[in-house]
Amino acid sequence: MRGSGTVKTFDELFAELSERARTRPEGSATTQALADGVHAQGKKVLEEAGEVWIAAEHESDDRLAEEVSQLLYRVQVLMLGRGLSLEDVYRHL
Ligand SMILES: N=c1c2ncn([C@@H]3O[C@H](COP(=O)(O)OP(=O)(O)OP(=O)(O)O)[C@@H](O)[C@H]3O)c2ncn1[C@@H]1O[C@H](COP(=O)(O)O)[C@@H](O)[C@H]1O
Repeated sequence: MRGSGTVKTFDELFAELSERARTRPEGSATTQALADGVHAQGKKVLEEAGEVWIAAEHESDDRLAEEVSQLLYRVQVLMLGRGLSLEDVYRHL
């Protein structure tokens, strides 16, 4: 989540991003990230994972939580980029 105090769950974010994938609205970060393709999406996952690691070792709980939220976002974009559903993933948990 970016900032603003409203709480959103993992599943709610995925539903929102799925809608972005379906409608591809202009000006949406997700529309752009999906257009960038799986290679770029994978690089973002790795980049955010690195930021999570650094935050975990050196930064505040709040900064860590923010980086984790960005990682979750990037993982969801990658899932949508490859056409995976939540169920595809959850059945392995
Ligand atoms: N949760 C996110 C989210 N997290 C990260 N990002 C994107 O990722 C960018 C930051 O990633 P960068 O790789 O630029 O990160 P960075 O360079 O390390 O920058 P910072 O970490 O300093 O921000 C943000 O500017 C957004 O474009 C997100 N973009 C969208 N969402 C949510 O996704 C939903 C749909 O958003 P739209 O597609 O924009 O409508 C909304 O609920 C949004 O809140």
